[in-house]
Amino acid sequence: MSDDPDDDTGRKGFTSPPCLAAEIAPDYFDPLAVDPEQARDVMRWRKAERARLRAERLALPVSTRQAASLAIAGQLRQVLRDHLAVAPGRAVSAYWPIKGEPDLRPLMLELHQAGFNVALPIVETKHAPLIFRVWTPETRMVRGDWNIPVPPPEADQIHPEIALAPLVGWSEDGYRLGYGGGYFDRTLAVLRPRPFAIGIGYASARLATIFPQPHDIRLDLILTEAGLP
Ligand SMILES: Nc1nc2c(c(=O)[nH]1)N(C=O)[C@@H](CNc1ccc(C(=O)N[C@@H](CCC(=O)O)C(=O)O)cc1)CN2
Ligand SMILES: Nc1ncnc2c1ncn2[C@@H]1O[C@H](COP(=O)(O)OP(=O)(O)OP(=O)(O)O)[C@@H](O)[C@H]1O
Repeated sequence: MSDDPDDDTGRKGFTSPPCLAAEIAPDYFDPLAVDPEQARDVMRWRKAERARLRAERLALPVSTRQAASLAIAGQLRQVLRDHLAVAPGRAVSAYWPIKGEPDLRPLMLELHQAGFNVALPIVETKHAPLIFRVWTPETRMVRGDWNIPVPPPEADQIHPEIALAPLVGWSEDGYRLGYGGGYFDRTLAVLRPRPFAIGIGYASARLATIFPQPHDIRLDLILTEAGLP
């Protein structure tokens, strides 16, 4: 038992009580604390916006999505070459397109052929950060969480230096709305060094704001078929 009569943790060595609430001035404003009612409102709003944006995206003609995918791949090729001085041998994570997301698979192939390590994100544990496994044109994909095709468990795991994050919605200040699992935020919160994160989506998915919450991580860049915002 601890010598402190107020300490019922049974542990030794604390110089302060485990809960510091008594030492914090009652008028202290914690900028990271969230009003739970407001957080609930934001989550409800996001749910409705995700449904609207996903339906709008699927309603885009296939030819429009294809043209946008080509334009985004062109932008990305230029960004990788001109702005990031990315050299072959470096690790880039992409994504296998689902639900009308821009299809960057031709660019994945091109990057692989140019000597990049191309990887794909995998939900190996629910509510945990994503992991990334190497993809090549020979990779025999298996079905992962949500039925998303992913490299098999024996594919090498890598740490991407650049991570493409597909988005459902985006705002000009660099925030992204995904499918609501929080996977990219959890991943960017723990990966060190943090990858250069590039959001990928359609120009029409722009929102004035996503009402950023403390867990939302701003992306380094957002690319749409219309170019840099
Ligand atoms: N093509 C592609 N691959 C990707 C992603 C992506 O956005 N696009 N991801 C990007 O992160 C990861 C998968 N993201 C997922 C996000 C949500 C759920 C999911 O089960 N969502 C629940 C709702 C969750 C909630 O509302 O709390 C559901 O729809 O039932 C699954 C996977 C990894 N691979
Ligand atoms: N770093 C984190 N640690 C723990 N939980 C987190 C973290 N980041 C996000 N979450 C949780 O994930 C949930 C969904 O977050 P959010 O609305 O930002 O999803 P999203 O960015 O649209 O999803 P995704 O990244 O999977 O596409 C939130 O309820 C949040 O609490």
